[in-house]
Formats: sequence, structure tokens, C-alpha cells
Amino acid sequence: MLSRRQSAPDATPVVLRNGSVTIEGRPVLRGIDLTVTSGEFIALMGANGSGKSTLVRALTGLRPLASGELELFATPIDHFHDWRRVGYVPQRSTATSGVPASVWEVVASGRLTRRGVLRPLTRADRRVIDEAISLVGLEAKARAGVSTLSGGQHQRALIARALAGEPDLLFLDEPTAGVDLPNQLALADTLRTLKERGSTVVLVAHELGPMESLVDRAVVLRDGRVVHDGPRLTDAQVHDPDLGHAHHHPSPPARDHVPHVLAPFDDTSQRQEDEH
Ligand SMILES: Nc1ncnc2c1ncn2[C@@H]1O[C@H](COP(=O)(O)OP(=O)(O)OP(=O)(O)O)[C@@H](O)[C@H]1O
Repeated sequence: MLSRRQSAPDATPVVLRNGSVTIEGRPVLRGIDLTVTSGEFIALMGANGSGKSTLVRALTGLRPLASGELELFATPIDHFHDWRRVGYVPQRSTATSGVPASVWEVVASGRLTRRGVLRPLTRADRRVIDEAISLVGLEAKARAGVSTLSGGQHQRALIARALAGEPDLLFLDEPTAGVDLPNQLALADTLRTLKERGSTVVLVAHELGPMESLVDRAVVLRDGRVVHDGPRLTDAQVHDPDLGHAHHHPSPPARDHVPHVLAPFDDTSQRQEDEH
């Protein structure tokens, strides 16, 4: 292993205690407790705007916590430099969200995690990125914005990104949104391979589709709070307005991750979001 490895190989990938995020003065995540143990495949679920992407950004250090403590591989986030162990596939750009990244940038984001903090990509890094793009046959699209790709091409870009980084902990933000079934199956195969290699995966998803069998645990957000942390749920259960009300201890007792206490559910701000 490279000498830069500083976090213990078998350390717990994620421990977030009482994490909160505020954006433009508005609380977007509130009192989140989340532990991700090594080798787990977690589905992060919830309606549009419930805070899933923000939580992933917070867990990858891209969005600062307003309060709370975050450790990655048993290292406080402020002291964590082993970013090559962490992969992040951002949500696919849509017409309504921000500036679209290019294919090269998306694949490079899988390699960025292998560089040192603030260290630019080396020529060798760039070669690995180019090779990953060519492996999935997207050379001609390398400089194109990902929003110009078909669903299948986008999915191939995601695979290339995973190949470029080989992270121990991989965050995927809605990789199957707008992707047809054959490509969803291909992506599920790729993720199964990563899982078999011992990677830890946190997958943001509205619907699990072919990835359902990979999921060890579901975490459901609503209005920036965790309302379920435990076994997989059906789509209807995820959107059940009563989820989180009936169970004050949603973590199954047998689980080995740190149990968390639900923050009181904020009835007055509860939104009935109707997504699809
Ligand atoms: N950069 C930002 N500026 C302003 N508000 C933001 C920003 N990022 C997120 N928010 C707000 O925070 C809340 C949570 O957003 P987030 O994208 O984390 O939710 P999500 O569960 O990932 O939703 P989706 O399924 O639509 O991606 C939303 O109300 C969103 O408008």
C-alpha cells in the first residue's frame, strides 16, 4: 500500500454524530446520526429536497457541518487526508440544476480522491482517467457535458469514474435516474463487483430497481432528519407519512452500528412531497 495511507484499513468508514447543515440560513440537515460500517451497502432514500445530496456532500467534506462531528475511517474530518479512499459520483446534472460537468470531469472526480490535498492531478493521473474513459468507449464524448449523454452513456461514465478511483468508500448520488433497465442492470453488476471486493457503498436512490438485492440497510431522510435506519423498505413505505412516527427506536437491536436517537419529528414543517 502507498505510504500516504494514514487511516487504518479496517476503520469504520463513516461516523457522523448529531450532524447539522444550514444553507442560506435554513436548516437543511438536522441532528443526523449515521454510522456506515465497512463493507456495508446503504441506500439513502427520501423525497426530493429531503436532504440526501446535502448529506452526501457533508459526508465527503464538500459541505461544512454547522454542528456535529464527522469521522471518516476513524479520523476527524478536519484531519482526514486519505481522500483516495473516498469516491463520490455526483448527481447527474439536469436542466434544472447548475452547470453540467463534462465526462472528463466526472471521471476525473474518481481520480481526484487519489491525489494529495490541494495537489493537482499528475500526468499519470490524467493517463488513468483517459484510459478509464476509453475502456467504456466514451473517448469521443470526453469533453462533452454529461447532460448531453444518453442515459446509457452516462452510466458508462459512472463506471469509468469508479474504475479511475477504486475507492474503499463510494458515494453514488442517484446513478440510475433516467437510465434504462439494461444499463441499470449493468450498473448493478458493477456495484456488485465493488461490493464483492469489500467496498463500502452509500447509494442515494429514489427507487432501488435492480440494485435492491445489494442493499444491506436503508436510511430514509425527511425534511433533513433520519426517519428510518434499518432494513430495506418498499417505495410505498419510504413515502409513508407515518414513517418515523411509530418507531422511536428505528435501528434494529441486532445491528452493530452505533444506534441513534431520532430527533423529534417536526410535524409543522412536514411536507407531503409527491415525487414521481
Ligand atoms: N446550494 C444550495 N443552495 C440553496 N439551497 C440548497 C442548496 N443545496 C440544497 N439546498 C436545499 O436543501 C434542501 C435539500 O436539498 P438536497 O439536494 O440535499 O435534497 P435531495 O434529497 O438530494 O433532493 P433531490 O432528490 O431532489 O436531489 C432542498 O430544500 C434544497 O433546495
